[in-house]
Amino acid sequence: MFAARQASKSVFGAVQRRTFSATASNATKVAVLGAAGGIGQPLSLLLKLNPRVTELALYDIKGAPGVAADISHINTKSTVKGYEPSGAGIKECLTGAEIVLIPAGVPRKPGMTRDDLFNTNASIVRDLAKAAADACPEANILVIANPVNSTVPITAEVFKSKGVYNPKRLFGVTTLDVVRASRFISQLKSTDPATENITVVGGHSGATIVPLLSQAGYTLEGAERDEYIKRVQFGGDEVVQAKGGAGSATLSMAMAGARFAESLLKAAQGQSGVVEPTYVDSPLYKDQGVTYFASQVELGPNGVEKIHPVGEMSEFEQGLLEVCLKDLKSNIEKGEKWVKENMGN
Ligand SMILES: NC(=O)c1ccc[n+]([C@@H]2O[C@H](COP(=O)([O-])OP(=O)(O)OC[C@H]3O[C@@H](n4cnc5c(N)ncnc54)[C@H](O)[C@@H]3O)[C@@H](O)[C@H]2O)c1
Ligand SMILES: O=C(O)C[C@H](O)C(=O)O
Repeated sequence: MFAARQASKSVFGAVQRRTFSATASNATKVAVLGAAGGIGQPLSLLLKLNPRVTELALYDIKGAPGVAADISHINTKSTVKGYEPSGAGIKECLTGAEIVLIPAGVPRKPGMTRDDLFNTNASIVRDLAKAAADACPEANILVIANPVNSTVPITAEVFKSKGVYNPKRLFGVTTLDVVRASRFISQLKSTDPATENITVVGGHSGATIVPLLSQAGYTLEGAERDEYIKRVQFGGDEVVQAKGGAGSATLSMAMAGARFAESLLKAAQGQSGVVEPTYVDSPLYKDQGVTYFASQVELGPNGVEKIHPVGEMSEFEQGLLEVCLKDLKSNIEKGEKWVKENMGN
């Protein structure tokens, strides 16, 4: 299912400009923190199906050993182990990990913004980042927990405080925005969604999510354009409403997280030209005080290989970007301020 292919797209639709013969022979440990949750379980399942993963380490404050036992019966070669705070705990889970995915944290309920999760999730992400900085400082850290615009800067500050920050190894996972933007345009234009790959830049909440349809050669006008933009920017709310208090997107997010992890693994195992949009420590708008930004990023064996500029935009998209940058700056500053005042021991 996830075997290396000589095609221009991965099974998840990530762009690969050139493909070399990647192998699945490297030993690769992947850790999932929050593995018993709504995202954590299907994400762990998809990682178990990925032949590039040789060891799967699943951690949660509760339930991870059960999830691990269940997944371990799947007839693929990787080993699976579940970890709880007691026993071997998070240190053993993280030691030797090449990729650490963090979906731990509370999800939204109807009426909440992602920023409303800040008070609970900031400390969860801070503590998990501390554990990762101690146990696997060179791992690629993939932050899924919301609000991503703030939890990524929090993670960076924790790594900086321990003297092990490597901006090339920290990623806010914004893949779901690209998945949605691609699916929604395919519905409007009656195209094959697998062939769509809409660039989405900015951050991961409301107005900070900026789809660049013009780069894919599409022009929408009037109400159709406004509805499309709203759907991409507030696609998460659509799921939150539909689940009626039982959480937010989990299954589509698991697919998006697995796609991003797969892209990183391909790049780590020697495939060149793997490009994914992701929220990283970025020079693109630093002069405006926006220190993290999602754009197309080429991945390599060292994580971030090259941050692509945003590129050509329509005047309308330029307007969206201006609003995005303002919101993003305050989300980043909020995370940095909070973690500096609440670093703890
Ligand atoms: N980046 C994105 O595109 C995206 C998409 C969907 C959801 N999310 C976010 O992902 C997060 C998780 O969503 P979910 O639906 O899986 O929630 P969930 O409540 O179903 O699962 C969260 C899991 O985290 C665990 N957990 C809590 N604190 C922990 C800790 N300190 N250490 C380890 N595990 C801990 C819980 O026990 C639970 O199993 C939310 O913050 C949500 O907003 C992000
Ligand atoms: O909407 C949410 O709160 C979850 C996630 O960020 C999403 O985009 O689905």
